[in-house]
Amino acid sequence: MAVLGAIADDLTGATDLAITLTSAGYRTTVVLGTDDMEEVTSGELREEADAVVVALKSRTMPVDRAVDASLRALERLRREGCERFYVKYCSTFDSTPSGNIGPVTEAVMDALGEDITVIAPAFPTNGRTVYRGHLFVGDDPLDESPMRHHPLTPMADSSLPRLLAPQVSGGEDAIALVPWPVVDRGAEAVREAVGRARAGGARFVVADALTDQDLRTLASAVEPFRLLTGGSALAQGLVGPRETDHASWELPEGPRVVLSGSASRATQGQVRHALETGDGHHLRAADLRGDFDGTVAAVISAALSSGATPFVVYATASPGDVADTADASVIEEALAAIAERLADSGVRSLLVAGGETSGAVVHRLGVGALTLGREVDPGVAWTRGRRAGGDIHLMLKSGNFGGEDLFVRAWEAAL
Ligand SMILES: Nc1ncnc2c1ncn2[C@@H]1O[C@H](COP(=O)(O)OP(=O)(O)O)[C@@H](O)[C@H]1O
Ligand SMILES: O=C(O)[C@@H](O)C(=O)COP(=O)(O)O
Repeated sequence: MAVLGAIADDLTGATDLAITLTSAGYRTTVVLGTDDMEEVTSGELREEADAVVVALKSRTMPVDRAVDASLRALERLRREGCERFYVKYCSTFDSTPSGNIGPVTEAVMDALGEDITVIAPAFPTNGRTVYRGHLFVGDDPLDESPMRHHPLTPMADSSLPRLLAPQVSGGEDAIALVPWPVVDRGAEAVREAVGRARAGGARFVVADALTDQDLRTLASAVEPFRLLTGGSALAQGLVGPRETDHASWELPEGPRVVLSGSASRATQGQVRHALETGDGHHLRAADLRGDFDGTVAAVISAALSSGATPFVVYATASPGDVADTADASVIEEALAAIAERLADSGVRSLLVAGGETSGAVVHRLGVGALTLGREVDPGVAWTRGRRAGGDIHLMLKSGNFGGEDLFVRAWEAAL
C-alpha cells in the first residue's frame, strides 16, 4: 500500500520527484491526473507502489480549477492509503501573482487539518538555491535569470516570502523564514525555529537551502509534518521503506524524435546542439494557423524517415522565436497531435522537452501511468508509459534541465 502521496503541478515535475523518491527507497509510480485516475490507481498500483505521484497540469490553470484538481488528487491518494503528502512545484517557483502554489498548498493543508508546512523549492544540483529567502538560479536571483522571460509564468521577483504572500491567507504574517545559519546548525535548531514560527502564527516556513545536506536537515526537522512542499530535492531527506533501484530497459529501435515545446534557455542550447548532427523542423505558430493538418503531416513524414540521429521538432531555438505567448496553445496542440500520430505509426520512444508540453503530449497519448527508469541527467530519466496499444518510452524533460548534448546522449544512455 502506498504510504506517500504527491501532487505535482506538471508532468516533468512529477517525473523529477519520482526519480528522487525512487532513490530514497520508495517504489514510485507516476499517474496522470485524469478523471479515470481512480481506475488506474485502484488496481495493480495499490500493490506495486510505496509512493504515488499524481501528475497534474495545474501550474497555469485558473486558481479555482488548480485547487479543485489538487483536492481531487489528494482524496484519491488518501483512498490509496497514503498518510504523508508532498505538494511538488517547480524549483524556480513558477507561479502567477495569484497562484497556484499558495492556494493549492493552503487547500491541501486545510483538507488534511495541518496548521503548518514548509516551502522548499531549492534544487542545488541544478543550481537552484535559497538564501535569506531569495531564490537563485545559478549565480542570478530568480528575477534576473531567464525565468524572467518565461512565456507562461514570468518571474519578476526572487523573494519567496514576497512571491508567496499575495497567494495565501494572512499574507506576509503567515510566512516565516528560517535563514541559512539556523539550517546550518542542524535539525534541532531548525525544529526550534519552526516551533517559534508556529507559536507566532506562521503557517508557511520558507527555509534557506544551499546544499543537499541543508535539504536533508530540513526534511529531518519537519519529519512530523504530514505535508511537505517543494521542488524534488527536499525528497532526498525522506526515508522510504526499502532499498530500491530504478527499472532498466532497452530502448526500442526506431526514429529518435524530440518534441520540444520548451522555450527555456537550456532547451534552446539542446535544440541547437542536436541540429548540428541531426535533422529537425521549426514549428511556427503562423504555419500552424495557416494549415495545421498539412504542417503536422509534413513533420510526421520527415520524422518517420529520419535515421539514427535525433529528429528535433522545436518551437524555439533562440530567444527571438517567442514573439507572442498567445501562440503557446497551438504549439502544444501541434506537438500533441504529432506525438499521437507518431505513436500510431509505431514509434515507441519520444523525448519531450517542457513541462506543459509534456502534459499535453502524454494526455493526448492516453498514457495512464509511468514507471521510472534510471536518471540520465539530474531530474531527467526515461520512463515507460502504459498505453492501450503498446507501452511507449518517454523522456519528459523539464525546460531548464539536462546537459547541452542531452537530445543526442539520451538515446545512447545505457538504461
Ligand atoms: N516560439 C514560441 N512562441 C510561443 N509560445 C511558445 C514558443 N515556444 C514555446 N512556447 C510555449 O511555451 C510554453 C513552454 O512551457 P513548457 O512546455 O512548460 O516549457 P518549460 O519546461 O521550458 O517551461 C509551452 O506552452 C509552449 O507551447
Ligand atoms: O522543479 C523543477 O525544476 C522541475 O521538476 C519542474 O517542475 C520544471 O518545470 P518545467 O521547466 O516547466 O518543465
